[in-house]
Amino acid sequence: MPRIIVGAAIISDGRVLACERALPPEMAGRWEFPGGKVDPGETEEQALVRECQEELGVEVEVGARVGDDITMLDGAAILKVYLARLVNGAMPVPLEHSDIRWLAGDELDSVPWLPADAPIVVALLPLLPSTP
Ligand SMILES: Nc1nc2c([nH]c(=O)n2[C@H]2C[C@H](O)[C@@H](COP(=O)(O)OP(=O)(O)OP(=O)(O)O)O2)c(=O)[nH]1
Repeated sequence: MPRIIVGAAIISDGRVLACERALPPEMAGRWEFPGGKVDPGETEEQALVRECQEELGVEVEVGARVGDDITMLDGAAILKVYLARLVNGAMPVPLEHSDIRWLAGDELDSVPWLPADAPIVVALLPLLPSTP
């Protein structure tokens, strides 16, 4: 069974939150959606809520899927990204990432995403306005 990895495309005020990985060294400096591995007994939505709390200190409400399943590591893992929104008014802080940025549609290409995220970034584009 492939390992399921979930990511949250948190959209707020027409921008999506991108997070710069600090670790491991070979992924440091690449950008991703907050998230991680789904633990045994956990739903994908529960995993996203947990990971956003751990990584960013925020509560999110998980919405629809964005993009298709992305097969990674020769089929050993599958990345699934969901839209999400912030609840309770708290703003994200990078507790585990080296930086975070809110990106408008025309800024999506301004950071080096992890390679697997490229199709998700394309799928997000129609959902985000460009900066005026
Ligand atoms: N969270 C996240 N991981 C991604 C994305 N794109 C991508 O290729 N990955 C890869 C990087 C990692 O190899 C893997 C996620 O593993 P992770 O180490 O972040 O998972 P985790 O937070 O559960 O970490 P751990 O408990 O194993 O320490 O998926 C993405 O957009 N978000």
